[in-house]
Amino acid sequence: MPKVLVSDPIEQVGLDLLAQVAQVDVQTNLSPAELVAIIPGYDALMIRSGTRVTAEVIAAANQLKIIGRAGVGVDNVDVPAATRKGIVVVNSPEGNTIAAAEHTLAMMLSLARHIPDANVSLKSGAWERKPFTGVEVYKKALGVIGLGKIGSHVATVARALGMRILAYDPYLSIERAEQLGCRLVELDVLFSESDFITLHLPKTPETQHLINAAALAKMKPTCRIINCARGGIIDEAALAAALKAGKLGGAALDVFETEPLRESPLKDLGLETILTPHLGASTEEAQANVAIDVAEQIRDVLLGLPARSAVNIPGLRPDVLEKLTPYMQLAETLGNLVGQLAGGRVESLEVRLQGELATNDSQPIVIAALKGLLSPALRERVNYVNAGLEAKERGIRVVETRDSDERDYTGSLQLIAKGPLETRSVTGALLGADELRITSIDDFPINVPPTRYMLLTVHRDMPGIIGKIGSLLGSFNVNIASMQVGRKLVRGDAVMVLSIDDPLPEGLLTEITKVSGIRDAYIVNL
Ligand SMILES: NC(=O)C1=CN([C@@H]2O[C@H](COP(=O)(O)OP(=O)(O)OC[C@H]3O[C@@H](n4cnc5c(N)ncnc54)[C@H](O)[C@@H]3O)[C@@H](O)[C@H]2O)C=CC1
Ligand SMILES: O=C(O)C(=O)COP(=O)(O)O
Repeated sequence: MPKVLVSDPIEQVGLDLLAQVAQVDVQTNLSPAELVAIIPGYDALMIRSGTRVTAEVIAAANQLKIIGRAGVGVDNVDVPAATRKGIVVVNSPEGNTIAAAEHTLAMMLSLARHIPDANVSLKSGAWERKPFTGVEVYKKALGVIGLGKIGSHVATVARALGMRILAYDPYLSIERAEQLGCRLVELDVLFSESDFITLHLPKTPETQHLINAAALAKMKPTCRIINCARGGIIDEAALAAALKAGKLGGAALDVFETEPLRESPLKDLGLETILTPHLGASTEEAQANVAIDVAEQIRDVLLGLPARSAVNIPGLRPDVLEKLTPYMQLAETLGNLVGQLAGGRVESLEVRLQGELATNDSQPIVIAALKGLLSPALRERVNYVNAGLEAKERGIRVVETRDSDERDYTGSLQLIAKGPLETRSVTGALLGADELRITSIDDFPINVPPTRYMLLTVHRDMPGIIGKIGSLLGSFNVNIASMQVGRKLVRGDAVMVLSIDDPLPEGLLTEITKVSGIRDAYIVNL
């Protein structure tokens, strides 16, 4: 059974799902050194924001296939290092959207009405009202930085509260912003016109300290800022200084440059700050959503299936993925076959998508074909994550052609591998929903299902040759499961494809090539 390490608190429902296919070990609060020490034994790692998956952890993870982030942000994972090692990183892009948006809105209203401090005051025995006089959000301007999933839900609810929304998101179309009832503006306009500012963008090298002293200086002295995205997008020292100097109205922070937050000048401020310990995703609903979403993906990857929300391989909608999965299996099998026929020295791979395949997103098909092509050389080191990178590093050029005409099959795929000396090609299609068929080899028409062990010959089409091969295999005690011959011309060249039950014994291939009329023979293991 594969082993999954769960190193942050994850809802039981996700652990139960994983336990059906894997041994699940929950070990939270591991130190970085402890994680490096135990990771070599694991096939999968499931985390939240509490675990830092550094390059060092990834270097030690010699068995790891997948890192599952039960949440959105993967800034605690060294994704480039995982990609280089062929480890798929998945997250749950939507499971906690509502939770994070509602926490943001709660923070905004709490800031406006001083609810946390009023609560503490009352419970300590006082009945004070004047110090807790607040402001209304109605008719105020809310600046949303990052109008993605969380930002747009915040904007929608805030509009219902009667707020005007200014938004800054350089990757968003004006139409989408308009649909959401937001005015897209430049960052400086957002800084200077907003009464509240809320952050909903990822932390990247570009967004690090986006809110620094200079940005804070452009804001209204009454402006209140909310960060439920990531620590480090705000320069905390600059923020604390601005608040202390009365140059800013307030701040509500759920995330911090270093978590857990220990010593910080932010803790010494009064009414104007509200701090929560990274609670944005902490609702019962969100935790169940993300645990199930990520556990399902870990299970699928451990079973050899693609993941639906991988951050380091092309993402696909679940309905598209369902349709493409059999074609990806076909592409991988054909890639493997053509790679073995070409003998490894492939300089370019042409991927011809025909029929319904030509109208689909081709990237997963190309990646699956490259994975298959490289697998004879790289074995399990190559996967959907690193196949593109590995092919590029080997100088394999990929050419894609499309032909939407349907021929004998609804969709078919041809791979043409060019090497320095020769060009080999294979074609395949699906029979029904998911049965794979090899429909031609080097343009010789055949129709065979791929099997684990195959023997291929190129020979002259002449009487007796098939019988000779049959008896030769018999004399080596090799059982033939099926056999087919494809030819273009009577008595011209032909290919013979044999499915055999066991690996070919040593020496048999040499004997086969000695048979008169045989030009070439190949053992193919799929
Ligand atoms: N506090 C918490 O517990 C939680 C925090 N988060 C964090 O919230 C943030 C947003 O999450 P989602 O809305 O799900 O992500 P998303 O990917 O749907 O949206 C992010 C948006 O930010 C925009 N963006 C990227 N770079 C930008 C830049 N330089 N300036 C302005 N906009 C930029 C993107 O175009 C995108 O529209 C992430 O950082 C995520 O990690 C998410 C869930 C819970
Ligand atoms: O999903 C995210 O990006 C979050 O920040 C949630 O973090 P958590 O899983 O609660 O540690």
